[in-house]
Amino acid sequence: MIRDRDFIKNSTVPGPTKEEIRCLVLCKSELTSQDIVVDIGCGTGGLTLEFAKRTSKVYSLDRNPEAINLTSKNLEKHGLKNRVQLICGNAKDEMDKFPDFNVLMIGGSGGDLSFLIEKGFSKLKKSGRIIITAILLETALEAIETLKKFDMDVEVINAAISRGKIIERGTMMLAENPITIIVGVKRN
Ligand SMILES: C[S@@+](CC[C@H](N)C(=O)[O-])C[C@H]1O[C@@H](n2cnc3c(N)ncnc32)[C@H](O)[C@@H]1O
Repeated sequence: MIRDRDFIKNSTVPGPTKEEIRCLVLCKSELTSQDIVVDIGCGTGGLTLEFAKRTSKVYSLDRNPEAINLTSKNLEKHGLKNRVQLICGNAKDEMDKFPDFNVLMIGGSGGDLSFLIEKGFSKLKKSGRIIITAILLETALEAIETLKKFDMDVEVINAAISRGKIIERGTMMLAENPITIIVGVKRN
């Protein structure tokens, strides 16, 4: 797992997804080295890089050119550039251009979540997964309801991570924002 501190960051681009959340997303993605992954809203590249370390073809998309630039720098830094195709654009206009995939990661949707899940489902291979990370409860609910409409197996995890800070008197736990991870698995 890449440490948070090993990503190049930029104050105008969100991410990287925190290390512990990346662990959970990877675990739930059940990736194999043959899988094709689409990462919508790549931000700093936190999840894109983790996917690229474990499979050979990742398509990563963001509507913010700065995010594409930053993800590109992080891929270069970690020697993963040749496994990832970066696309700058709005996901709703780009979904049709991807080949069928095994994992669709949605880390940002700009109000188009249901539409992106619907499009994603039509391109998802059998036993494929759609994974959504949500900060807002409303996003999590929309994700759950939409995945259910497609008769997917739905799993929901809420992760409230605290990290210990060693201070003189002991260890103080500092909380990160809780994140909900929603996973839909396409039935065979
Ligand atoms: C929270 S960040 C994702 C962080 C990323 N997973 C990481 O680990 O670095 C969400 C990203 O989604 C992008 N985004 C939001 N809506 C989008 C859309 N409709 N199409 C493409 N990108 C979008 C934003 O520009 C932002 O960079």
